[in-house]
Parts: sequence; C-alpha cells; structure tokens
Amino acid sequence: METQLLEGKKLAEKMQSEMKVRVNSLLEKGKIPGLTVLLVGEDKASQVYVRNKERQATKVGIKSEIIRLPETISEAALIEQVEQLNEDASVHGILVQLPLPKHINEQEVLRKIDYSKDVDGFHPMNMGNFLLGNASALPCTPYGIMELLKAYDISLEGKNALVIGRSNIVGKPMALMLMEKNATITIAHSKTKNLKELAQQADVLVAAIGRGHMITGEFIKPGAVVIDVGMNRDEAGKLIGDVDTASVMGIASYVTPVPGGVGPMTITMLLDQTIKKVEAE
Ligand SMILES: NC(=O)C1=CN([C@@H]2O[C@H](COP(=O)(O)OP(=O)(O)OC[C@H]3O[C@@H](n4cnc5c(N)ncnc54)[C@H](OP(=O)(O)O)[C@@H]3O)[C@@H](O)[C@H]2O)C=CC1
Ligand SMILES: Nc1nc(=O)c2c([nH]1)NC[C@@H]1CN(c3ccc(C(=O)N[C@@H](CCC(=O)O)C(=O)O)cc3)C=[N+]21
Ligand SMILES: [Mg+2]
Repeated sequence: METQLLEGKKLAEKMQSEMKVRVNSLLEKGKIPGLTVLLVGEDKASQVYVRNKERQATKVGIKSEIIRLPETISEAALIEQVEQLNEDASVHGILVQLPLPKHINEQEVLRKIDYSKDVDGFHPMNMGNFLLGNASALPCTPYGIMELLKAYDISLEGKNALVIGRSNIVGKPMALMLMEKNATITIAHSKTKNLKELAQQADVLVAAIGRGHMITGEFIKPGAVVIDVGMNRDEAGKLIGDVDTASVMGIASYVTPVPGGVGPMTITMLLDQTIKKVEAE
C-alpha cells in the first residue's frame, strides 16, 4: 500500500493566508488581535512551540507577546500575572504554556484565566462546555487534527480509533472529538497491558505519548490512518515523533510527518481562536 503524508504544514499555510484577510479587515476597524503567552521555565516542547507560534502569529498580523518567567516563580505570582492579563483590553487571548513546574498546581492557574480569553480551551468552563457538546474554545491540538482529517476527506464513522495518551491537553479531548464523529474509541495509557494488540485493530491510531519512535510498523493495521502528536528529541537533538514514520510507510494509508504534521495545525487553531475572540467583540 502506498502511504500518503497528511501535510499539516501545507494546510496550515493555506488556512493562515485566509486568516490574514480576516485580520486585515479587523485592522481596518482599528482592532489588533493580541495573544500573550506565559512561559515558565524551559520545557523543550514548549520552546519549539513558542518559537513557531511567534513567527506565525506575526505573519498573520496578530500582536504576539511572550512573558518568560523563572522556573522558581510562586503559584501566587504566576496567578498575579494571569490576572493582569485578564484586565488588559489589548490582550484577547491568554495561553499558559504547559507543563508548569511541579510546585505549581496547573488547574489552579488555568481556572484563574478569564475564560473568555482562554484560546487553548483548558479553562474548566470551556472544558465543561466542550464535554457537553457546546464548545466555545477547543483544545488546539486535537482540533487541528480533526481539521486535518476533514481536509483529506477521511471519514471516521464506525471506525475503530485508538488514542494512546490521556492527557487533558491532547489524549482526552482527542478521544472525545473522534467519538463526536462516530468513531468507536479506545484510550490507552501507561498501564494498558495489550497495547500492540489494541493498536493492530485500530483503523485510526493517534500517538500522544512523548516517547520517541515507540510506535513502529508492527503496531499498525494495514491501511490505518496514523496521527503522530509526539514532539521528542533524539540523542542527536533532532525533533522526532512518537511514531517511527519510516517503518509505517507501506503499511498505513496515511501518516502525519514530524515536523510538518500536527504541530503547525496546533498553532493554526490557536491563531484562529484568537482572531475569533476579536471578531466576536
Ligand atoms: N504537536 C503538538 O501540537 C503537540 C505535541 N505534544 C507532544 O505530544 C506528546 C504527548 O504530550 P502530552 O499529552 O502533553 O503528554 P503527557 O506526558 O501529559 O501524557 C502522555 C500520555 O502517554 C501515556 N504513556 C506514557 N508512556 C506510555 C507507554 N509506554 N504506553 C502507553 N502510554 C504511555 C501516559 O500515560 P499515564 O497517563 O498513565 O501516565 C500519558 O497519558 C509529547 O511528546 C508532547 O511534546 C503535546 C502537545 C501538542
Ligand atoms: N498551553 C499549552 N498549549 C499547547 O498547545 C502546548 C503547550 N501548552 N505546551 C507544549 C505543547 C507542545 N506544542 C507544540 C505545538 C506545535 C509545535 C510545532 O510547531 N512543531 C513544528 C516544529 C517545527 C520545527 O521547529 O522543527 C512541527 O511539528 O512541524 C510543537 C509543539 C503545543 N503544546
Ligand atoms: Mg505541576
């Protein structure tokens, strides 16, 4: 079987050129979309994200700012930063980069964001509305993956979908979105016993694990659609996914490359949700 790449980067570029038009018409009304990121410490995947996000936000005309904070910042001081941004009318979107250092309670910080400025969809109000089927902001990574599947006309109805990983930011919302499109979902995690057998039955496999090249060709059902969310570094410092892409070639029907697959789509959804906040004003 010939395996096709799901080219997130190309779709992201196309969507972003449409966004430029939207931003321009906001600018004509004197409105500049503003996105501020709070980055605490030095998480590797976060650094990649922040760098690309800055570049792409600027390209579509969003005013993007990063506030870098030390690893040692207290939870109270971080919440104070969030509250300042809540009050700032030039900031339409607030993103607190995850993970946060161990001494900070992530949920406590996220719930302090004004949920109408939560462009990541992680505030409990937005998560709750999403779970109930009337979302106003969606988690960007699974949202971007759904857009990518849609652009390639990949149908999910009745498919067996396996999501490996159950984080709040990727795995859990991903499974829910696939279910909304009538896939039959299975969620695997570190305590799952028969991962390979489950994977071999999956028509759609999403790897959101954080372990470089863990998913090889022998996990893949012939013809499966493989989505690689992982952003890991190999020993040489190269960016690699959770899927060993070379080894699934010829087995899968589709696979997302790393880089150039899910990552650019995540950023695109973030920009889209930021612009939407201003359009709704
Ligand atoms: N491309 C993009 O846009 C994005 C990429 N990422 C990347 O995606 C990956 C996952 O991110 P995130 O969800 O935040 O990570 P987390 O570390 O929060 O979650 C990882 C999940 O994988 C599970 N897991 C770990 N080891 C195994 C194993 N051996 N077998 C089965 N399951 C396992 C964990 O299980 P348990 O719950 O039991 O611990 C957990 O549920 C990372 O590489 C991250 O950098 C993240 C966000 C966006
Ligand atoms: N609150 C919060 N929301 C997130 O969405 C979030 C987060 N925290 N913390 C970190 C993870 C990681 N993440 C990435 C998104 C895009 C790329 C990305 O642009 N990847 C390019 C890399 C290109 C390159 O530089 O080589 C690609 O895959 O093509 C990477 C990583 C979002 N995350
Ligand atoms: Mg923590």
